[in-house]
Amino acid sequence: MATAVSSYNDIQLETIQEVSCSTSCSSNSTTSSSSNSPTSQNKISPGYRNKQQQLHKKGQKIGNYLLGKTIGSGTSSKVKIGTNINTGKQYAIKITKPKRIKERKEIEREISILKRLKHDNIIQLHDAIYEDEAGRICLILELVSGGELFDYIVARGRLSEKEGRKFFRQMLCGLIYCHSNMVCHRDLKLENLLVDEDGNLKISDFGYSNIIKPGNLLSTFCGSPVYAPPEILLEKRYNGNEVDIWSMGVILYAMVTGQLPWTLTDGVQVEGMDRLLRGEFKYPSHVILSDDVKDLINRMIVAEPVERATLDEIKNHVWVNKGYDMEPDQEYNKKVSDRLEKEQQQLLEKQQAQLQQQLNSPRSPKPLFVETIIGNSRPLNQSSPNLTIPQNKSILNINNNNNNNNNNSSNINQIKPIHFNSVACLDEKKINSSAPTSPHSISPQYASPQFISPSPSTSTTPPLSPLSVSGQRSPPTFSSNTNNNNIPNNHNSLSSSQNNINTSGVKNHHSTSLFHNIFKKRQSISSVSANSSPVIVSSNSGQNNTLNVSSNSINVDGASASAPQFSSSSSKRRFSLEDIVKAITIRSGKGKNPKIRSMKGPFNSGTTTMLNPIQLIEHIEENLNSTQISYRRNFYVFDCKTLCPRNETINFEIEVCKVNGMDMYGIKFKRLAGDAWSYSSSCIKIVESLKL
Ligand SMILES: Nc1ncnc2c1ncn2[C@@H]1O[C@H](COP(=O)(O)OP(=O)(O)OP(=O)(O)O)[C@@H](O)[C@H]1O
Repeated sequence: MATAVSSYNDIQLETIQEVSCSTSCSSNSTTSSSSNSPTSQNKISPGYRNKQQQLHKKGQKIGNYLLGKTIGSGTSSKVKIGTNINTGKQYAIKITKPKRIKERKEIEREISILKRLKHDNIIQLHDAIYEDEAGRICLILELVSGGELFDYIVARGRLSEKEGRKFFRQMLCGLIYCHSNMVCHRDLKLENLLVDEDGNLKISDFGYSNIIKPGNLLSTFCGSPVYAPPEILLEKRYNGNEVDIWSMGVILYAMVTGQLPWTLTDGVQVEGMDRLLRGEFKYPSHVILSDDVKDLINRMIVAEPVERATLDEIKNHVWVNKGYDMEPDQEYNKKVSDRLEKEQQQLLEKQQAQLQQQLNSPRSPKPLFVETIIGNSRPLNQSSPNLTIPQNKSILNINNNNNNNNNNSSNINQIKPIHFNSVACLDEKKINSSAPTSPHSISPQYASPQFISPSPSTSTTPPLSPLSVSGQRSPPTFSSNTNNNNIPNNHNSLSSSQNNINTSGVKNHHSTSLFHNIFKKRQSISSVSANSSPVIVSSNSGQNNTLNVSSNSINVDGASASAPQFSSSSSKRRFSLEDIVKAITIRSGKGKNPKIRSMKGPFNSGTTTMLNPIQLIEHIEENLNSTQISYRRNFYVFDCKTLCPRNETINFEIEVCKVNGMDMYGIKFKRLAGDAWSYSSSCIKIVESLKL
């Protein structure tokens, strides 16, 4: 059984035994404390249960998650949006079907490693599921809505140094945290850096990550050749940290130039491999870069691993800190500690208000130890420099059900102390401080509000399956000093309203800036019906036009105003399956014309237009019809497929959306599957032919 990690700095290796799920766990193997509740399960009607089983069989449901559209795929997995049927909250569900024990072990290692990482710049694992019948293993991950950093760069051609610095600092923070927790990633590349809707970077895909044991070198070939250092390509034994530094150098190069330091032929072979092995590369002449950024890249892309810059050197580098007051990890620590302090303050204020209410109520018993919480040494709204609730301080909880008994001695029995670990409370907003609980019931911090048991006697915490994550994590320990390794981030996941699956624009990795000369705006295009139904169009290439478009495809967040809004805070409400299916249907654009998505982000002159959406859709259709690209349109989203030179299928979306804050429309691209750089070339061609 997977054992809980005692603290986020605990680097002991956990062992996860092979699990053979029994039938009972396979049909409902989700073990998240936030997603399962025996009590609520018991209330499910037979009809509801049948429907769930049917969905299960059809593969549209895994555990307690209703599967939606595919948002990405890798060599070994498919990633879909999953809606928790109890909470309505959405996640990214990475589904893998390991065929060999080795693959299974790799996934288990990914789960094990992700479990111990908790950082704003690292994808958060919420839970894991074994699906016995289908042999699938699913990772329930926080949903990152902005797409890959790759899409972002493709859309802009390249990033300015300032913007690149922001992302680089965030990547660096995540990596400093990983390495200090003895985890090396080994597959850092633009496709594995996701961007959330606030433009923050998250390192994802820990499928090749491993634990660094001092003195032990690694030997497995990992990652993509064009991001891999010579020692990996030469199959030498290597130190995982140094591998990550090389990959960061390649990523920084790609961010600021819009291309890779070495060209890939056929998407896999590196052209000029000998130069790569020597660490030799050139900067494109058309891109003007500062000496500082070049110096940093030159310090990271160094053939000899021991001569490569260390993380310390990188975080102190002048380019990294230009325009910032603090080094990246210091800034991160400060941000987290400010956030925790703010949350603590809010919690205290809430408790104070509740107590005040109790005191003012004539029917309530007088709390005995109010001072324990309120104290008399300082006002509540003034937090101490350290976290203000001393560890293990008893905080009283007043039992509202008491009668008018003001007798202190008799009330003592009715007053239940909650032993707060200050951080445990601060780290999780969801704690219901008014709910009576036992000193042991610290686990609610990892439960959704509705599953925090109202009292110890009615606790219905479900048993955890072997791979359960969320129910088992020990409360993080936190010290307010600046050691980032001790500082966990907030446990927040994206709320359901934050599901903008960002698509993006286009750009060629080899090209000079391809967008800058595309200014001509098309003026008049005949309009088409706004209510066009989804269409499948065959390309004139004659290639197979049967597209496997996910039934729940398209607008995740483009719901009309009338679409049901899921909210994890609606703790009392249990969503019916029908509610969820309806919401997804509306969001997917089926049955009702959805609202066009308004997006900020990577637009430029080549991907925006004064055409109205209907004209733009028609214009895109006209253009796609004259290419080798097969597509299927569902309202504003084109699900496209084409073959790259290696005959590999590339699957991507083009979405018509409104440019946030402007009276303009634009197109966004998102890669769904296939080689990233071939996808990039296809996008370039589309943008060139659209001439927006
Ligand atoms: N949490 C997430 N939120 C949103 N999208 C995600 C998330 N995780 C993965 N994706 C999307 O799915 C794609 C594939 O995921 P991932 O890289 O983890 O799969 P993989 O099979 O390990 O890939 P690889 O081919 O690199 O081994 C990502 O590139 C990304 O676009």
